[in-house]
Amino acid sequence: MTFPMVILLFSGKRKSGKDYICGKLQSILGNEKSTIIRISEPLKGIYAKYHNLDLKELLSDGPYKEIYRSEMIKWSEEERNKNLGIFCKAACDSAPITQIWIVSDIRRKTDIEWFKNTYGDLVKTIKITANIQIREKRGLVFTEGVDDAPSECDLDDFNQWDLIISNNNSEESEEALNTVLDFLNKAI
Ligand SMILES: Nc1ncnc2c1ncn2[C@@H]1O[C@H](COP(=O)(O)OP(=O)(O)OP(=O)(O)O)[C@@H](O)[C@H]1O
Repeated sequence: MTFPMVILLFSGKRKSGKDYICGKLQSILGNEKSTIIRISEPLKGIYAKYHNLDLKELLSDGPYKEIYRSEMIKWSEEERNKNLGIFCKAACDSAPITQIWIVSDIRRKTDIEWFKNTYGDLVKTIKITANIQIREKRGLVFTEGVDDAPSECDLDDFNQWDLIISNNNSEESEEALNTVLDFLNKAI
């Protein structure tokens, strides 16, 4: 195999549960069949090196990444303006080829464009939604420069999703995972 058979691009607002859903999906599919790709990994890797930061903490779901999020967004914006696919390409180049790639942090139209231009019809887009009250319970605190930035809002008016799934609670996440698995069965 030189390419995966399906590439699922997951998008959603902060604390909608992208990591949660993608993690569950990957553990159902298993390591041989699937790989999680995070565009933010090469982004954070390069940023951490530049600024001498702890990459492990930056990649975790804790408070550390929130301290740097706003600055990191600004910096990544500049890098992206120089080369639109820079982080998508770096993430894919270092990913093992498995049947299914699960990209867990799609944030922009240009990310989707890069994947579609590079991999064509293998690419399927999935939006995860959750109510603001639930996202706040999960730790979201509205932050200027983050929640009103293109990294959060660029896909607000994108309406060509292959699937839209809701993740407000465990019943919904179970249902969402079944929907994605059905979709995958049809796509492969
Ligand atoms: N269906 C669910 N049931 C229980 N907990 C959940 C559910 N979905 C998400 N969570 C929890 O909510 C928190 C935020 O979820 P997660 O990190 O997956 O969001 P995210 O969309 O990846 O956020 P960010 O954009 O900030 O990285 C995590 O602690 C996660 O475990």
